[in-house]
Amino acid sequence: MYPRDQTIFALSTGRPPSAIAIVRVSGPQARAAVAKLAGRVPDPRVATRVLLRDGEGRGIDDCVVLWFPGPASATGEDVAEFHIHGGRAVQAALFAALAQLENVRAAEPGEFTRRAFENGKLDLTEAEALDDLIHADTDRQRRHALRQLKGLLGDRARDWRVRIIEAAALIEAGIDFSDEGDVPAELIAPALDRVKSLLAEVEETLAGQGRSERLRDGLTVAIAGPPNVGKSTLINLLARREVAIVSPHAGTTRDVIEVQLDLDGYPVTLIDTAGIRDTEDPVEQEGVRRARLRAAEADLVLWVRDAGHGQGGGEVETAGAARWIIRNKIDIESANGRAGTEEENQPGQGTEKIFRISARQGDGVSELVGALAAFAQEYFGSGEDSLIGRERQRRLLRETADALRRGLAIAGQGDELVAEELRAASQAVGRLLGRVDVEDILDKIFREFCIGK
Ligand SMILES: Nc1nc2c(ncn2[C@@H]2O[C@H](COP(=O)(O)OP(=O)(O)OP(=O)(O)O)[C@@H](O)[C@H]2O)c(=O)[nH]1
Ligand SMILES: [K+]
Ligand SMILES: [Mg+2]
Repeated sequence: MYPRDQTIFALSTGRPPSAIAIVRVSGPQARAAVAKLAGRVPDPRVATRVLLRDGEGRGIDDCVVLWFPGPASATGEDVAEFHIHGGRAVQAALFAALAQLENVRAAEPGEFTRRAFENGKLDLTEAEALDDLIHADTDRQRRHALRQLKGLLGDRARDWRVRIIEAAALIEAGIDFSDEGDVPAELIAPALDRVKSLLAEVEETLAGQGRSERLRDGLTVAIAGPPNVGKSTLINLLARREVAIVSPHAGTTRDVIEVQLDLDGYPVTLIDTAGIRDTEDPVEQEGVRRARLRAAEADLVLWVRDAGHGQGGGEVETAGAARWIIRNKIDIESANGRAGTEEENQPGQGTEKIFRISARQGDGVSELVGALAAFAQEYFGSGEDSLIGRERQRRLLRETADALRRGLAIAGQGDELVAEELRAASQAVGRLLGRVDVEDILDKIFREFCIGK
């Protein structure tokens, strides 16, 4: 962790230039920084117009300053906000003037949130929700993060932690008072009852929703298939812009092309890949290698084929992911009066669906988009009342449930062992809240946050 006695500053708004930019300062030197640069310290929480000057008395900017004395501030420390004009040179001049002050330095990513966390302003699940809210691209991501930010999971976890510790205390008290080391049944039974209802609640939270934590990363859909079947034409159509080059030459696409789609509020990364075939061209070989790699990692592969030809060829591994067959260019097919053989229209092994489209003319594409949205809904789960925001949280809840279950299973075989499992359960819940974590785990979590956050 970075020294807490130092005062940190960072740009908290987007990249310059912008109309206004907010530079935040937090720490024991925040007051001195405002006094030095603005010439005075404004009343707390009152937007005050000042002329900022650097150490040599030269003007930096005509701006608005807000002064939030700790602990009633975002980080719990003394905080100042400079609302400056959002030009690069203005920001650079303010940064230079701040950095000149003793014990004042630029913040590391996530350091403001880290300090807020250390000062008890939010627990780890709320800090994570804050980060997710900042990174939300789609409406569903935003709503999910906002629900998380209410701290519902944290509230529940705090309650569980207290109750687990109480149950453990009951058992430990019994152990202390019994001569033979065996706790009398009348003491242990109520403790075990408590553990049973706790386990039921944790299990309910784990089971009660889809996999809404997946909303963070989104769903990856790869378009793959033999060369020239219209993969790039399809990605352009779905992205509604010309992201990929389309040409009648087989082997046009070499690099993996990615677009972010908002599909009914679900975040989807759609990728176009090189046509898969054996080739002598080393550049195209590399394209094919990347295509296979990305298709193998995707959650869903759209395997495009030319409806006019029965060609298969160049399969890819899909690692258990779903694979749909897209028979493209049905416009040519219908012009030739050909509707595909029975065999061509049957789903193959591991294939869920077959679509018949014309990427050039748009036929059948709305059905495909509808199916993709339905797939996304299934993949993410409805998540409307979801409490779990991240894989980390789900893992720790599972650990909690496992420890409680083990504790119940060994009841009667040694009360000391039961108490130990309860301690493990309370540790896992504590980690969920960030209460019992070692420094480096917290460092890792917070370092993924934005600078200025
Ligand atoms: N008639 C017809 N032509 C299509 C259709 N979709 C794509 N094409 C044409 O097929 C040719 C190949 O299209 P691309 O989108 O470049 O195909 P690709 O699969 O990305 O090709 P590679 O990147 O080379 O593997 C182009 O001439 C497209 O205009 C379609 O639905 N109907
Ligand atoms: K092509
Ligand atoms: Mg292409």
